[in-house]
Amino acid sequence: MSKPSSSTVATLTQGGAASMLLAFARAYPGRTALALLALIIAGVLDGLGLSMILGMLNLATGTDEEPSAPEQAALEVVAWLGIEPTTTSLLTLGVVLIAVKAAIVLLANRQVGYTVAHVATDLRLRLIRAVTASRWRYYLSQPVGKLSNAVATEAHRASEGFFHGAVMATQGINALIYASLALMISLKASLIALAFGGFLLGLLHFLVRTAGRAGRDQTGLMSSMLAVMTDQLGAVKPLKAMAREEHIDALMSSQTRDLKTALRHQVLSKAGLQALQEPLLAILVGIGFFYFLVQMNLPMATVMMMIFLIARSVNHLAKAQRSLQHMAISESAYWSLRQTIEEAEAEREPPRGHRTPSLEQGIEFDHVRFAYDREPVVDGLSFRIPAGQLTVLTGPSGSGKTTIIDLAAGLLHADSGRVLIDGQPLDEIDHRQWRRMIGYVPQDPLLINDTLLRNLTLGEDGIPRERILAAIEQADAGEFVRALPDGLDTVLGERGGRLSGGQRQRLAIARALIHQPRLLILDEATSSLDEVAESAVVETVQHLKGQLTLLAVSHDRALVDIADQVIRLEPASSQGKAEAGDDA
Ligand SMILES: Nc1ncnc2c1ncn2[C@@H]1O[C@H](COP(=O)(O)OP(=O)(O)OP(=O)(O)O)[C@@H](O)[C@H]1O
Repeated sequence: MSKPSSSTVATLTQGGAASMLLAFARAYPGRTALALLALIIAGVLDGLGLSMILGMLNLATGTDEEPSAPEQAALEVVAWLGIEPTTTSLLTLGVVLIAVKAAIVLLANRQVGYTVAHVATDLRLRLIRAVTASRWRYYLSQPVGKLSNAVATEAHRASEGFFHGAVMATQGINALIYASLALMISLKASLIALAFGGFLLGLLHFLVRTAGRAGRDQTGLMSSMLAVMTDQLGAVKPLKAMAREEHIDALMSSQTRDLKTALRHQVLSKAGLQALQEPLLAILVGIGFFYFLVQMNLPMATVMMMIFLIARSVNHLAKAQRSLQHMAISESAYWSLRQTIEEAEAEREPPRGHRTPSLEQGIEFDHVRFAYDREPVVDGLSFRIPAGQLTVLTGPSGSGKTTIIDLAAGLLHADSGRVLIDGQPLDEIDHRQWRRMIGYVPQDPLLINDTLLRNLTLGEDGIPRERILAAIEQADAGEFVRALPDGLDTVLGERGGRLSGGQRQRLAIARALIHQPRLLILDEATSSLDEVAESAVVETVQHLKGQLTLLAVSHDRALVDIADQVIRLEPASSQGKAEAGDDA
């Protein structure tokens, strides 16, 4: 996929910047209202401060003209405060009001800053929760890169959308205040000038639309590019080993090229808007001067004040337009992220079953059929995993070993036939309770660059220390853990790099045992280990035999040798006869 498909773009455009702002305002009503209120108060103070300074200028120049409406309002406020209207008092008050306005804007921006951080964090958490709570089959179908992109770049760009929305509101309020002051001085002249200014800015609106389109392209391209890139980087070893790494970008070249074009369009339209706004404003000022002075015969002092106020107002409008352009760029990221979240939420795994599980007798597959697509992976498969014993599932690649594990854990569901736990259909058993009875050890256990303790508990607080130590002993990891410089508080390094493969796998077993499972699943747990590490893990499994039910997927001869039962799977075409044999 080199470009976002037209249907994706169509769904993404339907939101629009205004709906995005509305969605943010609905999600954070208190914060939005507070920030807006602060900005309005700041705008009013700014207008009043400015009117005081204008009044002071008129006093200082000793003009005998009638004070304009804003000056009149400023003088009334001064009188209401019981202060003598002198140049000093008006200047001081004007400066104080403008300083107070600056402080209020700072506070409002602080609010906006907090909200921006909230927007990004909330969207990220919502996505992560929705994806991890989704059905397993849906999860499997999601490219990891697309999700990482959503969490990293789309959430950030969406929060930028909120930020630019807030800046747009600030600029809009400022424009309104200056426009109101101008309207109070001369209604007709101001209306004409503001309409002309608005018209000039409207001419540039095509640059906002161009930027929006480029933003949408960026959103779609980033998503597909990161999906490809994550797969590529995950499989970089063969490319390096065959000295073909320089070709890695060939697979992404069309996306990179299109992304470059999209970014160029964004930068050009941003620079274009800024560059064209300036001369248009100069034209407005020039024409305004001529019109007010020659055509409308307004006094020079009024013209100066009007030009000042209208230029300020239109300048703020121009800034608001630039914020709108930024929002148009980030808007698609927000809609794309929301779409991903809503899709994942719609795929939420429903609570299944109500019966309390037990594992005293065993797990039974009774004529199970399951297909991911059309062709079944397992078909009419029947076998039994007796409780308290070690069962090894073996068979050629693609014969369905992992699928069987997923069916036993209730992550996948049989199309027909039944999976029974102690004689009860798994569909009737509370799935979360059942999974909480399972310990799972994958082929490549994920170890994080954190302490051993956090690696074992995966951040879950409140697990008693004795239980952790017991699990470590059970997994035969006690000896090397005691030899670590800081014991449980030792930091393991990136991907547990300070540990040998066997040690890492024993820790993975300890991690699974901490929750005192009734069923321990070892999914190719020895496959990537060397001989020494492998026999260490097999020894651990040997020690665990009889303590709980063990289900291992393995081709490992040593594990097959110690199994109570070995189930040899055949490809689906010849299934129904999964061959079960006693200790091989
Ligand atoms: N998410 C999926 N979507 C579609 N097909 C899938 C999916 N996962 C697995 N398959 C297919 O189902 C079949 C069984 O896969 P499974 O991973 O269960 O086999 P396996 O015996 O564990 O293989 P291996 O030993 O290579 O890990 C394979 O043909 C595989 O291509």
